[in-house]
Amino acid sequence: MFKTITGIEPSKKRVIFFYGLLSLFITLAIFTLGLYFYLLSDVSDRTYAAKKALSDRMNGIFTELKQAAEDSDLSCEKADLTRLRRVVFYSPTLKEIGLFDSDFRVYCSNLGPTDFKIYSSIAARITKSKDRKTVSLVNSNTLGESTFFAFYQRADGLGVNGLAPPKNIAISVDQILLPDYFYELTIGKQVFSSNREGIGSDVLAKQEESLADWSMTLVVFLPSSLYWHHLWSISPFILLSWGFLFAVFYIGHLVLIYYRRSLRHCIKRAIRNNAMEVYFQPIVSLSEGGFHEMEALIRWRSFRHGQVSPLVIVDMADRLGLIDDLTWMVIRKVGDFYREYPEQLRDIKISVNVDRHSFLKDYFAPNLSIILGEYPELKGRLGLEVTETTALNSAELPLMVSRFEDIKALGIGLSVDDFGTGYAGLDFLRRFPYDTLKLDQIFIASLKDDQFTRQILTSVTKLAKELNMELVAEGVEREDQLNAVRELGVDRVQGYYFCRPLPKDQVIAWFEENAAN
Ligand SMILES: Nc1nc2c(ncn2[C@@H]2O[C@@H]3COP(=O)(O)O[C@H]4[C@@H](O)[C@H](n5cnc6c(=O)[nH]c(N)nc65)O[C@@H]4COP(=O)(O)O[C@H]3[C@H]2O)c(=O)[nH]1
Repeated sequence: MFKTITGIEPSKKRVIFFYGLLSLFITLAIFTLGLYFYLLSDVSDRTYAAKKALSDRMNGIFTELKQAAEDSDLSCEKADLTRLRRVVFYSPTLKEIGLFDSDFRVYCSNLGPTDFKIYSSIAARITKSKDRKTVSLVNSNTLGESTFFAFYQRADGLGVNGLAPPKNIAISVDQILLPDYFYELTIGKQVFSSNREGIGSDVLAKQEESLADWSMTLVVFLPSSLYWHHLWSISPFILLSWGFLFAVFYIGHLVLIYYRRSLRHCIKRAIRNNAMEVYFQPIVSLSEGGFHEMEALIRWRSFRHGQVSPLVIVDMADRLGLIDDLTWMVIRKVGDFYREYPEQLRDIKISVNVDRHSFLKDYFAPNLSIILGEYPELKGRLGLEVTETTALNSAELPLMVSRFEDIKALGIGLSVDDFGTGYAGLDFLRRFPYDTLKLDQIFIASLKDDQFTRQILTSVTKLAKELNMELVAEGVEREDQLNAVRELGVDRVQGYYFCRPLPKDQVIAWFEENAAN
């Protein structure tokens, strides 16, 4: 099967090209978008982590300042200097610390007594702030370069300021964001720490976080060079995934084709699409020398599987849960046949095969009645041949009798098919006599030569007469079999000897030809 599928070169090339392109497109879409969203989420997470680290560092600084303020007074004695020096010595961040009074005059630092005024703008910010805390970026008196300052003032006016190189503050941000992302950290409008000059490519996205308590803003940039760098580094995975996805698509394609071409799927589709045919085999009456009955038999030639045996169709339909759909299809086709040849089929009864278990279903008789409504031509002419593939249990037996009564009430004849080889029990015949008994062809084949078979069929013939049932001998192929059947007293005969099952137009032609003879 695979050989035939893959053997068609041009379509195989097209399929490979199509799935190759599709899998490439999907792989690229997944990886490029996936990487983009991954980096977006990463930059967002790391910006948030950097903000948190920065916030922790600022809280640490203010805890130190607060402690120093608690321990200080307005003097700048040796003990005071020692205390301030100790704070600086143990501080992870601060390089210098000073004390100021309620006039914002710095009177003491860890370097010794001093005297200068804090900028009035900073003093105003301290006063206005919620906890009398603020930060600033100004030139240091001692260092002379842009320096980070933190200020804290007690309620009684004594304040502490700490000084640190901006790098010391930004180190926690560096640890989290570098070397992948570029960032800019500002206090108010002043840039405090930045490496954005080094981006050197387009910015794919940026993330902003603000630390309102400290008037700080952290902006993190995702450079497109980082994106391309990552994309390049995962290119082996992209290639592998492309190959894998292509294999999945291609194998899936083969499996799908295999399934679509499988008998099971074709039968399902044919039943659903009403795409099967029905052949008809006449049943001849020996005494009258004519024919008034036919059996409808399913026929189906699959494009891929050739002629499929009716037994295989029925078995598969049963397993697919479509056996009733098959029955409705055949009955409707019989109805169409009557409609097409109303004259020729005026006196002809046609029987359709139905598995006995279908009768047990609640909906069977009501559905049948609906179809009879659709096809009034079937009334009084449709017969059902009950194929007895399984035995009935004691609970099913009375139910079946009542179902049969419902069917008979619709004017439908019932015959038991393959009598002698199926499960048609004598008990059931006693409770519910069928209209017709069809003797299985296996008996007819050995009737002439086998004494035992003859004895059985003689008894069955007697039983049928006593129960007022018609008898049909199936599978009569030769004249000697016909004579043996006639000797037995069976009047109606079906078999290749007279006619094989034929399509509708041919069976009509056969009728016309044989009626003329
Ligand atoms: N060797 C030989 N065979 C003869 C002769 N005369 C008739 N036959 C074959 O014997 C079978 C008679 O049908 P069946 O016993 O109901 O047996 C049927 C019936 O049980 C089932 N079947 C056929 N069509 C349907 C259907 O529409 N629905 C259901 N449920 N079963 C069906 O498939 C079985 C086989 O059907 P077919 O292959 O059409 O086989 C038919 C028919 O072609 C003969 O002289 N010699």
